[in-house]
This record gives sequence, C-alpha cells and structure tokens, in this order.
Amino acid sequence: MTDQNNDRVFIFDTTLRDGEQCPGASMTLEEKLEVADALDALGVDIMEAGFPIASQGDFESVSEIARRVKNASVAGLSRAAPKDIDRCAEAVKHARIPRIHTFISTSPVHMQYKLQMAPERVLELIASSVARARNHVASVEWSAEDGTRTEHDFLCRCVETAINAGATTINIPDTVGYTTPDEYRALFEMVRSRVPNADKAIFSVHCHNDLGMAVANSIAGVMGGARQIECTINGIGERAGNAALEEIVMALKTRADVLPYKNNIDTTLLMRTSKRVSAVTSFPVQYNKSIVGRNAFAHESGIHQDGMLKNAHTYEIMTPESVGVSKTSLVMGKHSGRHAFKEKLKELGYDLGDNGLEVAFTRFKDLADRKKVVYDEDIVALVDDEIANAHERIQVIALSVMAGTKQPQSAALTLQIDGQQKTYQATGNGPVDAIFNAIRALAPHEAKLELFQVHAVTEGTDAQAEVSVRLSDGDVVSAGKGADPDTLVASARAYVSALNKVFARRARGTVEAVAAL
Ligand SMILES: CC(=O)SCCNC(=O)CCNC(=O)[C@H](O)C(C)(C)COP(=O)(O)OP(=O)(O)OC[C@H]1O[C@@H](n2cnc3c(N)ncnc32)[C@H](O)[C@@H]1OP(=O)(O)O
Ligand SMILES: CC(C)C(=O)C(=O)O
Repeated sequence: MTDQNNDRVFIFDTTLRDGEQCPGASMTLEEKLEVADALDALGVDIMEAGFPIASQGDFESVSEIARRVKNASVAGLSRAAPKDIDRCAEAVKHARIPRIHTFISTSPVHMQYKLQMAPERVLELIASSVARARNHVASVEWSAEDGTRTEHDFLCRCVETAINAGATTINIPDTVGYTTPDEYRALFEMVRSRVPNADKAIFSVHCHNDLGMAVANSIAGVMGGARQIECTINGIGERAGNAALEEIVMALKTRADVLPYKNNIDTTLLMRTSKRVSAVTSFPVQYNKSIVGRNAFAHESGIHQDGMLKNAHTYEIMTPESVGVSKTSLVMGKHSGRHAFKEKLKELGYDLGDNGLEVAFTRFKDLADRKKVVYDEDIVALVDDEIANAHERIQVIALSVMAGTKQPQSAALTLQIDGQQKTYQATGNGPVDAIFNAIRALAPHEAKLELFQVHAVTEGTDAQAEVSVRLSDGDVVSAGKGADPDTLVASARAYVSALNKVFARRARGTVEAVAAL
C-alpha cells in the first residue's frame, strides 16, 4: 500500500487532544476552533481534535472542527469500546478525510493492572475495535498504548492483528517517555521486518518528553521507518509534554542533509501558531525554548553579537524569518561589547564618535551591571544625558545620601566645577532637598527651583529614573534632565544640568553686555 522508503513524513498534530490533556490547558470551543484554523493554515496533515466520548463539549468541538477544517484530515480518539468508536465516528463524519484513532494498552503492566485483561482479550479487542472503526471510515489508526514497554513478540502479534482488521496507520507510542533514540529506531525496524503485513500500513511515532528525548526519539523512529509523527505545538501534553512540532519540523528542515524527509508545514507560521496556542491555553513558552522561545534568536554576549554583525551564520543555524520571527535581536546587557553597542546607537539614530562612544559605553556597562534588562529607552536616556552634560562646567562626580525616618536627611556631594573637585555635606527636608542644598553651597546662585519631576524610563523597580528640573533666573527659565537607575543621582544630575544652562546664559549675557559697550 504505502512505500515505507519514500521520504514524505505526515505531521499529525495532537495539540487539541493530547496537548489539551495537560493540567490547566483545557480550551473552550471557540479557542479550539481558533487553534484548528491555525493548524490547518500551518499545513498539518492530520489534526486530532479531541476524545469525543469524553464529554458533550469534546464531542461538539471535534464535530465542529471536522466541519470547518478545509485541508487536514480530522481525527478523534476512542478506546477499544464500541460506544467510543461510534461516538467518534459521529463526531468526525463531516471531515474532508475523517479518521478514527483507536487504542489499547499492550504492555504487561498496563494489561495486568489497568485494563485487568489477559493478552488474548486485548488481541480480540484490537480486532473488533479496528474492524468496527473501518466500518465507519476508511482511515483508521490503531495505537499500542505503552508500546515501548511492550514485549516484542506480543507487540508484533498486536500490530499484525490491527492491520488485518483494517488499520491504515499503526502507532507505537512511547506513552511514558521511557525509550531512547537507538532503542526506538530499532523497535520500528524490528516490527516492520517481523510483521508480515507491515507494508500495508503507515507507521507512526508518538513520544512523550519525560526524559527530555521526545523529539530525538521521534526522529529516530522516522529513521527506523515510521512516516507519521505525532506532536503538539510548544510540546504541550501529558506530564512533561509531547514532542514539539516546531522542533521536529525545524530539525528536519535544518538538517535535511542527514534527515531527508519532506513534510507540508509552512515553517514561517510556526511562531504565530505557537503564540496563539500559548495565548489560548495560558501556558507561557519558556524563554529558552527551541525555535519559538523569545530568546531563540536573541544574542546578548558581546563575542556572539560581534560574530552575528559580521556574519549571521556564525551563531545562527536557521534564519529567524524561516520560523516567522521578523529579525534576530541583539539584546543589550552586561555581556554586550562595543560592536553591538555602536550598532545599537546607530539604530537609535546616534553617532557619538570614538570618544563619545567610549564614555557612553562605560556608563552603559555600569547601568547593565545594576539593571536586569537594558531597554532601548534606557540607552536613549543615558546617551541624551551624556550628550547634554558631557561638556558642561559643572559635573556630578559622587553622591551619598542618608535617608529614612530619622531627620534630618543629609547628602554628601562632590561636584567638578571648571575642572576642580569640591565636596559638601548638606542637610535638608528630605534627601532631594539635601542634595539641592549641597549644590547651592558648592555653586552659589540666585536661580529658584520651579519644577522637580520624576518618571520611570521603563517598567520595574530597577527602571532608570528620568528627572526634570526647571530653574528660573529672573525672567529666564532653564530646564535640565538627568537619568540614572538611582533617582537621587538622577535628581542631582538634572539640577546640575539646569544650573549649567543658567550659568551659560549669564556668561553669554556678560559677553554680550561687554560687546555692547
Ligand atoms: C495515553 C493516553 O493519552 S490515553 C487518553 C487519555 N485521555 C483521557 O483519559 C481523557 C478523556 N477521558 C475521559 O473523559 C474518561 O476517562 C472516559 C470518558 C474516557 C472514561 O471515563 P470512565 O468511564 O469514568 O472511566 P475511567 O476514566 O475512570 O476509567 C477508564 C476505564 O477505561 C478502561 N480503558 C482504558 N483504556 C482503554 C482502552 N484503550 N480500551 C478499552 N478500555 C480502556 C479502563 O480500564 C477503565 O475501565 P474500568 O472502568 O472497567 O475499570
Ligand atoms: C493514545 C496514545 C496515542 C497516547 O496518547 C499515548 O500513548 O501517549
């Protein structure tokens, strides 16, 4: 029937069935329809839409999905029980290609303790359930639950029975995530070589991730002759989850040199589909998750960023565009280097020259040491602050403040004024007042404080503060800004920045007055 040596691998998505089985991931009908539309657009060959006997809601969603889906085959799950199979048939009957997926456990532990059935009874149920399903639909999948812990001779008898009864797909699941790649590959090779009618069905892998090997095992199964892969978006599923569709598909695409298997998935929709599933299930995607994690195409360390700027192949084995991510992101942080910082400044519209770059880079590293995430807004605030204050007469050199419930608050401030450093300790009605009193003592002036305003550049308790100060000197108002993760340092910078403008205006006025004489 099917050539097991061909290179087409069918993608069977079970996000809506096994994915939904993980605690907390259940979806409403509307949410399931949304996911079904996304899976159909993605190009899955078969989508398992639910377990129709489980509830009226599950029946209705499988049935609605069957009517709605345009391209993929729609499958429903059923135990080896007539009522399950008939209910499933009723639910999938409007699908373009309806499939009944029936299963029963075949391992000694499951047969003895869970089913409490003798192996011969299990064989009978395989024959009757598959035959019943075949009376309803042409596409019937049979699964040997706990297949990887099943005794080999018995597994072969079960598979032969299922195919004889009309199964078109044979799934050997690693239900408890126990197998290893070599073992799973050998299992498929063994079954396919020993079962006389094996060539009449497509073999399928279905792996769980209890030991973190679900994707590797799935691919090994394909190397052993399986041509259907059962998987879920974001790897959601029972316990540690199922094999992740996006990882399997990108492994096949990226390593086509050693994994020459074709499928129908539009990989550029992977990110969008992952986000949709994450949103409807409220299951967050781990940051460092392969392919669809938010760090999958993000680089923070300077050496990697430098490499990426020179040639993306240095640190990326697939392009972000190929999975629907718009671009690689170079995240600025304490591990970043000058090349990436310079590039970031260029992107933000700054050209500071070598000296300016060096000063801004030093301040950036200092900020990154203190702040968990450095956002573009932080860099803009920092560079603007540097540009505004770098060539000023007065600069803030050091500040330490005593604040708290005990009065009065005090500030010890060191300013550099015309190249000379001076320190003064002042008290005040609060730490900001103490700082401003210290500035007044170090750089005496008549200007009056008109406005003092603080706002956070980004979110979080480690956000940079951006402080605005306005000083009025006669009719003239001078405004200054200061940015720093420490609000008090930002306040000192802002006041000094405004004061520099007051002095600059006065100096200009004097020059103009002298010139007018
Ligand atoms: C490996 C997998 O992912 S298998 C799929 C697991 N998914 C689910 O279970 C989700 C949907 N399940 C449900 O809604 C319910 O379990 C139902 C509706 C299927 C059954 O509910 P209940 O009738 O209340 O039975 P319950 O779940 O308590 O026990 C399961 C029964 O099915 C039997 N059973 C389990 N698997 C099979 C099977 N493949 N074929 C036949 N009988 C089976 C069990 O032995 C047990 O039988 P018992 O009642 O005679 O002891
Ligand atoms: C029903 C089967 C395919 C299953 O989900 C499993 O064995 O994990």
